Amino acid sequence: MGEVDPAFIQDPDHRPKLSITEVEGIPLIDLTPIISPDSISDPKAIEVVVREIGNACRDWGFFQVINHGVVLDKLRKTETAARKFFALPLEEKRKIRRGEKSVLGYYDSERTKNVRDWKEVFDFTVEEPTLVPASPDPEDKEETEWYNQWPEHPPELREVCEEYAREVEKLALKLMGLIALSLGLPENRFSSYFKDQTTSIRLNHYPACPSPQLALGVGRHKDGGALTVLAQDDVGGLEVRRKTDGAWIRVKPTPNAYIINVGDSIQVWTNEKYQSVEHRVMVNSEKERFSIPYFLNPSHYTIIKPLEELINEQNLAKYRPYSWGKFMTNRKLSNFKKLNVENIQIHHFRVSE
Ligand SMILES: O=C(O)CCC(=O)C(=O)O
Ligand SMILES: [Fe+2]
Repeated sequence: MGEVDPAFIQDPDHRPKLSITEVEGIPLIDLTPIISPDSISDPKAIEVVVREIGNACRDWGFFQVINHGVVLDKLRKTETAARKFFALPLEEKRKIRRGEKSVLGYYDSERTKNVRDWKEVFDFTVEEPTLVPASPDPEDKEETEWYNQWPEHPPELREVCEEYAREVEKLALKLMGLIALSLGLPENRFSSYFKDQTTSIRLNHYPACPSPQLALGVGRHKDGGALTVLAQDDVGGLEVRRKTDGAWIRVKPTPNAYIINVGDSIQVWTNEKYQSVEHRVMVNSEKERFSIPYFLNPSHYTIIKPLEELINEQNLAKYRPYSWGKFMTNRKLSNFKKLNVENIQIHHFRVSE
């Protein structure tokens, strides 16, 4: 990527401010009482963590966790292999380029809201193959399978990624349990949705950009799935829309922490008690940046709708049920068409008040 091509230039309203104020923004939650094998689980300490998570989901839709139990050596190995992969010549990376038929692998021309992102990515799914609908058409009942495309170099990429995925999965499912508890529901309330999960992991590389005031690494968006567990390096650039005033708040890198955010599916399940929040990534004229989001996603046949236990006469369901698989394939395929319309969003299923 050289000088900034017009395809990358954000509308003036959405351009980032380079003078950022780094506030101690999103909550930092210590998971020691949940994870630590030697602390005999102290119900009081667990209750405190559950309350902190509930408050963070309600007030921010974002939080960071430390002492989360993920073996960090597995993350480091994945980061190292990712750097090696992105350093390869473009022709080499494009051998496993994602396309309309094979939606996983390498990609360097993703758009968010029709503006190109200043990044290149490598996507893989955690369950292989991943069972998905063959098309976004609601009438089409056919299913298909997604397979990963692994590069020849670096040869260890596949193994380190697969191990890392199994490691983060434990944290992601644990967090779903804590979120269920914070809603007054049984810890396993969400478990059945992840039986044939469509979870994926993305390796993100944001090269240094000559015009960081014009472009974004990822334009403003919300994550569509259940929960995102994000590892970022020490460069920084992620910004989160603060719910209280709509200001963009930089998420300061915290060593060894994960950033967690609520996805659209949780917004619908909780009937908006917990809302997914817009975020975006700023780029930097000097430093490249790497990040690794783990997108915990339900099985494709999950019908997403407000949980029965959380709705009543005073709090009617705010969403009509929709199929996760159809929603996801619709999003994936819109990447291959230069659409002048917004891609599918949960507000399309919102019941008007
Ligand atoms: O790189 C980051 O910090 C966040 C990336 C992100 O929001 C995404 O890939 O959905
Ligand atoms: Fe995101």
